[in-house]
Amino acid sequence: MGCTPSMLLDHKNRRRDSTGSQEAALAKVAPTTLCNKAVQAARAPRASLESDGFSIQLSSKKDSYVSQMGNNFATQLHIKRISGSSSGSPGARAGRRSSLALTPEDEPLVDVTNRSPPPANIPTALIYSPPEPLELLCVFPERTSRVCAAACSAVERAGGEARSLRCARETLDALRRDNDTRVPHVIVVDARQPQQLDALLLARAIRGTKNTQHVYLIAIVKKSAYLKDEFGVLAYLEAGFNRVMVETVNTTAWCAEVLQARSSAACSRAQIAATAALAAAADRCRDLVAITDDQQRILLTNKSWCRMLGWRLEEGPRPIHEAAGGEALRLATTGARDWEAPVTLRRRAAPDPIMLPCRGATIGLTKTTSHIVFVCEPSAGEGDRGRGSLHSIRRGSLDVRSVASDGLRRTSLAKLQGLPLEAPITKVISLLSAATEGAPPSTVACIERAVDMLRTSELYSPQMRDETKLRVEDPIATDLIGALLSREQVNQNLVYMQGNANVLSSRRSSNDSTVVRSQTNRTNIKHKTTGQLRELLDTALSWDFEIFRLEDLTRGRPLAHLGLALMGGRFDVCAALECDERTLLHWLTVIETNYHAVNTYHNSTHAADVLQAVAYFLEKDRLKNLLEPVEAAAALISAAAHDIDHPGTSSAFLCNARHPLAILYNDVSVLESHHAALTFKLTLNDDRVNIFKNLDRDTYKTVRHHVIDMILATEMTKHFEHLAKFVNVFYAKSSGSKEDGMHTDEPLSLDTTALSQPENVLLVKRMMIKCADVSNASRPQKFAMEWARRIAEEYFLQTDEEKAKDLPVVMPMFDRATCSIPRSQIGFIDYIIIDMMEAWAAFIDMPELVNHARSNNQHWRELDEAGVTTLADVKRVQRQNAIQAPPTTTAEPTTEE
Ligand SMILES: Nc1ncnc2c1ncn2[C@@H]1O[C@@H]2COP(=O)(O)O[C@H]2[C@H]1O
Repeated sequence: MGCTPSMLLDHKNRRRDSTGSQEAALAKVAPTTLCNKAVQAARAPRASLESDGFSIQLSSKKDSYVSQMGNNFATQLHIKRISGSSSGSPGARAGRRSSLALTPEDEPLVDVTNRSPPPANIPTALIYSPPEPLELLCVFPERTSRVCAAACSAVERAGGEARSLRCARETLDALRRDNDTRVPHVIVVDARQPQQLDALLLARAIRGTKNTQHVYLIAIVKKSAYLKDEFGVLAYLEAGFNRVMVETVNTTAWCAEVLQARSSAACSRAQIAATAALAAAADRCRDLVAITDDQQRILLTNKSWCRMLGWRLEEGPRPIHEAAGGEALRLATTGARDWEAPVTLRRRAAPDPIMLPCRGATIGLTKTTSHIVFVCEPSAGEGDRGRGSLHSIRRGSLDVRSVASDGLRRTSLAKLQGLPLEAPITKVISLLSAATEGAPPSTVACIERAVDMLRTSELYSPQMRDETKLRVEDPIATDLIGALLSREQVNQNLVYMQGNANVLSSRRSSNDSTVVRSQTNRTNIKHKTTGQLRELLDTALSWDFEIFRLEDLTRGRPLAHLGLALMGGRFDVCAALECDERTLLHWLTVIETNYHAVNTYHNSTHAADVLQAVAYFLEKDRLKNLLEPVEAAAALISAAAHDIDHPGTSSAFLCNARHPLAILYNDVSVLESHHAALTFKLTLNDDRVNIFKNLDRDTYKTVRHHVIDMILATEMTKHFEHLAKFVNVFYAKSSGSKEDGMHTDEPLSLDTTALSQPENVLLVKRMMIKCADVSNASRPQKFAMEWARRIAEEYFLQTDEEKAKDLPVVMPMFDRATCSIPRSQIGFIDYIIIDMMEAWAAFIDMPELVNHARSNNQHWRELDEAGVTTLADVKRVQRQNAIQAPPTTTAEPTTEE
């Protein structure tokens, strides 16, 4: 709602008569408060209360007790021990100043709700106002008024300036015109002739004009009228006058009057400016601030509050409980002076409330509360910067001990905040927030929406734009895309699974199944190939490379052969890693051995296929010129190993089955973490396999970092995260966005200037392995079809196993009896492949990636229309197309003495 500081002041003014001056209030309240304090201290076991008598006096000195009472008292109160006898402390000496609760721990535990509010305190430095020449404006209808003349000459005598006007219109025009430059300190209005000038109406109009809260308004009345009605002044005060004065032509009296008025006006002007400054500070801080009156009606909120809770600036005062609840609110009603407790805040845009730690204080000139201040600390996820708030949330409302230790906590927080730590997103949010200043409301709304989105921790999590439509139109695609992209699948299934005990490992592998087949101690290693294989490997860098033929020719060992040809040959990984070819072959063999040949899709042929795609991409000019040999080596290593020991079931399956890997990796990136970890485990375990053994520490660290990063990037739940980052960095919009600023279909133009930054090169590498990983859908038709058949078979096997083991079915539509393979492919290409391949194809200049994907999509549509559905149907089509590779002679990489 963001109320103005004047709302606060108005509220304060309304209460002014009941509170009286600050000094008077202090004089009244201090003795009781301090006596209570003394009694409490005397009862407190560790308080070093020594006195048998206290004098309490107003003073500007400060002592430790005073500082315990809060800054407001610090300059005004001082307790002095005046008699010498000791009451309990043998070491106490006469004349020594008593000290109560010297340390926070010594503070007695008292009921916080019994504390009286501290006096309002605007720091004096803030309300300093430089002396200015007095400005007076007289409004007298009669040109020759002697009263007016006396007032004007008094002002001149006091070194000020006076103007006189004759009617309300002239006055208001002058005020509006001079609003920013020459607002008078004092306005004197002739209220003696209501038929000529309606003084009450004019006063109201003046108060309704901008920047006039601090103007001192004097009404001049006739003595007879003044004496006639003892409550007559009330009407003037109600209308906005500060003072009602009996007419006088005595210049000396006027002089005293205008000087007092100027001082009062200057003081209130300074207070308003100070309040505005504090409100501006609140607006610029990241905490959510709200100030209420004693009835908990909100008088002021800052921008963070409005932004996070979805309040609008123009909203009027509302009860705080519309937005907030919890312990903080309860404490606020009990009159606690200063508290810290959790608050629950309701956001208009979100169904779930958020719980934040809240620091609060009640403010008032006397025991009576005038304002309650709530400062809520956004957590890392909710606000711009995390500030260790969990601790305070857990702690709940504070007792006095924790209030005291809070000082220590704040000190360390202050230190933390002094550290040069700032996430880029924080900077972005600050920049955007700054851009709302003075922007038109529609822009502000747009930016605020964007900032709200940026504040979530799930920035790149995919959200299907039209899931319902997709689900209705194509449940198979929904099933597949949902399973690939959604992390929730597991949670939902876990809920569904409750009570379903003891379901263990997947059908074909477990962590323990990892086998490091020892290579023989033969030394001279040669790579033997048949003529056919040699010929085939010569085409290893073409996009229609016959991967399934390689699978046949090598009897299911395509990775070692292709790896040796590409990594050992074309890319000279051995030189980059300073290892020999024999180690590389050992490594390839071990890696290949740890793929499960029994998997229809996730076997070493898939690894070889991804390796081949990465090698193909690396040959493109954009990457050739970008990556260092060691980076290219890391990319090829990642591709070869990226699905090692894949069990043929998804991570969601493993989580649902409570597989040891899911337990080990806490259900997070289970398979990818395992692939990366196992790659290094196998590599480092055996020197004969260790392709990294000759790397220096730093290079090894770099390669390891790249390999892990690329393997983890193949996790499909992060698909949109990686894609969005890549597109955001390397593509610029050619024109303005649509009105809602959220989603456009405009053409994007490639912008590779960002490649100069290493973190952006990382995005390229991630995108490269991702595209390679699912490149099967962008291969020529016969390959795409075979891969589709294989992955469908693997999905069906998973469903079979889930049913057999009474596990939740991750993709219920992938049932071999009913699933339409063409439709699953159409969905996969539409929702996963096309956008990604378009972005990647333009980046590396490889249009065939998109062309193949589109033509495959079309082909699947035709098959769908032709009634092709099941695996048997697809196989029949494959046979008809005679795409299955003919049986061939076999070969394998060998070692020989
Ligand atoms: N042609 C395809 N049809 C359906 N899903 C596929 C296809 N190719 C790859 N995938 C899925 O995309 C995933 C990419 O990561 P994974 O290799 O772990 O597992 C892969 C499959 O689940």
